[in-house]
Amino acid sequence: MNATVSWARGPGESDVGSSSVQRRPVSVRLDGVEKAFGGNRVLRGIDLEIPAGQFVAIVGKSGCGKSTLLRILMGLEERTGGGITFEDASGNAAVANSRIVFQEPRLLPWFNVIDNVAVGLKDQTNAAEARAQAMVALRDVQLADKFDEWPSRLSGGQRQRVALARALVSRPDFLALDEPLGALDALTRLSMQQLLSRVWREQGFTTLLVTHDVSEAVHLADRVIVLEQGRISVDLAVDHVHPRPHGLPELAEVEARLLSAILGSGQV
Ligand SMILES: Nc1ncnc2c1ncn2[C@@H]1O[C@H](COP(=O)(O)OP(=O)(O)OP(=O)(O)O)[C@@H](O)[C@H]1O
Repeated sequence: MNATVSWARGPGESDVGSSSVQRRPVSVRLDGVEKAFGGNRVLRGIDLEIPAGQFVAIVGKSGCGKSTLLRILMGLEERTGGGITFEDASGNAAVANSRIVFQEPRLLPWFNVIDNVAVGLKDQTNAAEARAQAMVALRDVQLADKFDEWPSRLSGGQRQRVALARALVSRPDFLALDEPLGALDALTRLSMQQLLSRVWREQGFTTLLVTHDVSEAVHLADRVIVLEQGRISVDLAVDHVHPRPHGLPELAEVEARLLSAILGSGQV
């Protein structure tokens, strides 16, 4: 287990980044981003602008490069071409406080819940302040009552809420989510979607979610992007107020259009 990656800093991320620091809205711009693994050209020129505070979901067939794109944005993978810029509200290049949540919670088994969350403020504040802020983040994910529990005694959904709290504790400007609900059962997944949506609405960070679940993408995101053969083949706005109850006919229609685009007709 490589636990350190879960709180890896993004490109140019601030050293300060604690919740005492005001969150600044950041937009993200990708210009012709390319990635090849040897002869395998996974990303073939990705141009994308994500306005500050927007929730964008990326979907596409398995192996189309979704996680690679997210990892490049987080500085966990080198790109082979193109550029990435985080910008502040005035359009100036910004230093973003970026965090990522993976499918596996990657908790440290020798730390209890609150210390696993406080790790998200590693080297940024003293231990007492880190624990105080960790408690706030645990309240955000409705897990404050488990603050002194061991990870091994939590359910899968609770562990993933700890991972989310660890990402949120530093009040990120940009949150990358790589299938964070992918390993959860269907009902837990639905309640975690509601929780993610609420936290995003309350805190306003810019979000990029990779998911296999088109329904989840449509439920959560302002905008859904389909990756296909290394390029963005569909870029679709989901104009519906949040929060979004499950089963809305308008969203089911958007979902069907996206599925048909992914599965082959290319029509949206
Ligand atoms: N470290 C690596 N070395 C070589 N090839 C890699 C590496 N990481 C990813 N790839 C390749 O890049 C392509 C895209 O992988 P990636 O994990 O980004 O796809 P994905 O769309 O996230 O897939 P999935 O939906 O199955 O998780 C795949 O062909 C994969 O084999």
